[in-house]
Parts: sequence; structure tokens; C-alpha cells
Amino acid sequence: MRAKVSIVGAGNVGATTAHWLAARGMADLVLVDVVEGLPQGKALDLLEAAPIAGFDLRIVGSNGYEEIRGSQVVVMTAGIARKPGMSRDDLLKTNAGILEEVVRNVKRYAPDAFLIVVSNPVDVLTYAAWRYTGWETRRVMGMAGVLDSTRFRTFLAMELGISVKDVSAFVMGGHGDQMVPLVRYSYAGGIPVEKLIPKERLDAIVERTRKGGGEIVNLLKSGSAYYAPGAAVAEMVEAILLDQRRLIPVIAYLDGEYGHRDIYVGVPVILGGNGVERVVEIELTPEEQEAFARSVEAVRGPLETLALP
Ligand SMILES: NC(=O)C1=CN([C@@H]2O[C@H](COP(=O)(O)OP(=O)(O)OC[C@H]3O[C@@H](n4cnc5c(N)ncnc54)[C@H](O)[C@@H]3O)[C@@H](O)[C@H]2O)C=CC1
Ligand SMILES: O=C([O-])CC(=O)C(=O)O
Repeated sequence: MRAKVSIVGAGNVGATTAHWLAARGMADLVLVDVVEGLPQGKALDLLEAAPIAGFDLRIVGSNGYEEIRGSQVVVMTAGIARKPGMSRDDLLKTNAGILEEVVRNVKRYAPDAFLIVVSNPVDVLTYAAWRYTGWETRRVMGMAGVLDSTRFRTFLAMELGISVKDVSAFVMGGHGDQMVPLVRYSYAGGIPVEKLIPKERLDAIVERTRKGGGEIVNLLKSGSAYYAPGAAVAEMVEAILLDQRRLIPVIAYLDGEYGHRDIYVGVPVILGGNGVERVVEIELTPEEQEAFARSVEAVRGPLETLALP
């Protein structure tokens, strides 16, 4: 039996996630959206690429939730995206309301699924989704770190003029301007990037990574990024469905790890068939710890404005 993945929100990120997953032949797909015809149209359009792209999948769109029954993974991308001049936190009120309604349906129709939250502000909404579901924390997670890290890797590879394949790097913390790209743990061909790139250039790359989402918002003007976000979600879905036990940054629940408790934020985890199997704790310098703590506080602030069950 093929796996089944449902994506709620058939907008830019939802549809692009479906595209990347279909291209990998990963799973049957369901797109759900409130706009009549939109999920059906995008699902049919994607399905009609199958003879060329060479995938054999069932791909359907729906305005209801019946179709998501039996999904192994549900991806939540419904909601509004920011425009120039807005912060991700400006989306909180609207998207938290949408999230509550979506989670109610996910609980009803796909009670055994893993839930990946993408809608912004994603750290806050992942925590809210966990509270709305009442599920084990390993089954509810958010996507941001894979995206922030792929941006960081892209900028490092551009700077060095080398293949992205040889660059590994990762970003911790909340998905905001306070995120923590970890230069000390970033490598090009196994060589610490600090040995290859001067400090002021690295500082500029870190800053560009932190503002990577905003850079795209300012270019697009009408919405936010979706190719890289969709690819990042597909990477997480694949890790779960194929039980890959990837060591990647995921918005995961902290219960004392890194000195923080009762919060969802980006940290390196093992992601596999059981969801978030373990938070991996790495040694941080006092400055990195401080930057991470500031990032956690930036998530806690808006979180405290929500009335949660
Ligand atoms: N975590 C991350 O790293 C990233 C998060 N995002 C966030 O993802 C979200 C989606 O972004 P886009 O796809 O670009 O926006 P979009 O506007 O293209 O798509 C959102 C879709 O959600 C649908 N929707 C609204 N209310 C709904 C409901 N109650 N039920 C089902 N569907 C509903 C809309 O009809 C629309 O089609 C935004 O909140 C954005 O900020 C975007 C990129 C990266
Ligand atoms: O910037 C935004 O609003 C969308 C997002 O989270 C990203 O692209 O990193």
C-alpha cells in the first residue's frame, strides 16, 4: 500500500509541497482548501503531469476533510502569508483561528497521523497545534529549520563558489529574525567554514539567512516564499515515511533540553518513522546559548497571548 499524505491549504506552499512529493513518487496526495475548485484544479493539474514526470499516484483535491482519512502525514499550510512591512507574528490572530478549525478536522479524520505545521508564526502555531490535538509531542512538529538551513547552505555555497552538495550547515531557534545560524557547526567539504570565509562575510551571510524569508517577501511583494519551503516540507515527510532517522532541525517540543521547557522551537532532532524520536543536544558557547534563549523568548511572547486548551 502506498503512503498517503494530506496537505491542508492548497496555496503556494501547499501546492509546491505536493509538487515536490509527487516528483519523488512519495505518496498518494490529498489537497484540502476552503476555496472552491482550487484544490481540485491543482490536484488534477499535478496528476496530468504524471505521464511525463513518471509517477503513479492518486492525487485529489477537496473542500472537505473526508478524503484525508487514513493519512500517515498531514501538512498544515492553510492561512495567510505576509506581505512587505509585515512580521510573521502579524499573522498570528488570523492563522491561529484557522489552525484551530483545521486541527479539529485532522483529529476527527486522521487521528493517527503525524502533523507538520508550516503556517506562520510557525513555532507558536506548532505549540498551539500540539495543545489542540492533545497528541504525543513526537507526532506534532513544525517546519522551519530545514528551510533556514537550506538558505544558509545556499548562501555559503554561493560565497565559496562551490557545489551546495558539499556544504552542511544548520540553524536553530525560532523562525524569526532572532534565529541562530550556527557558523561553528557549518562545513564545506568537511572543512569548518570559519577556515574558508572571512568573519565579516560570514556575519553578512548569517544576517542574510536570518532575513531570508523577508528578502523573498520584499521581492515578490504579493506573498512569501514557496519553492524552498515546499522542498523542506517534502524532506521532512520523506524522513517520516521512509523511516530515515534524519538528523535535521525541526520545530520540536522541549522538556528541559537546552535548558528550556514547555515550548516548541527549532532544534536538531532525529526524525524517522516514529516522528520526532529524540532532541539532539549539542554543546553551545555562552553566546550561542544566549542567542538561542533570546530566540525562545521571541516565541514565548506571542504564545502567551493565545488562549489554549
Ligand atoms: N514555516 C515556514 O518556514 C514557512 C511558512 N509559510 C507560511 O505558510 C502559510 C501559507 O503560505 P502560502 O501557501 O504562501 O499562502 P497562500 O495564500 O498561497 O495559501 C494559503 C491557502 O490557505 C487556504 N486557507 C485559508 N483558510 C483555510 C482554511 N480554514 N482551511 C483550509 N484552507 C484555508 C487559502 O485559501 C489559501 O489557498 C503562511 O502562513 C506562510 O507564512 C510560508 C513559507 C515558509
Ligand atoms: O517569510 C515568510 O513570511 C515566509 C517564511 O516563513 C519564510 O519564507 O521563511
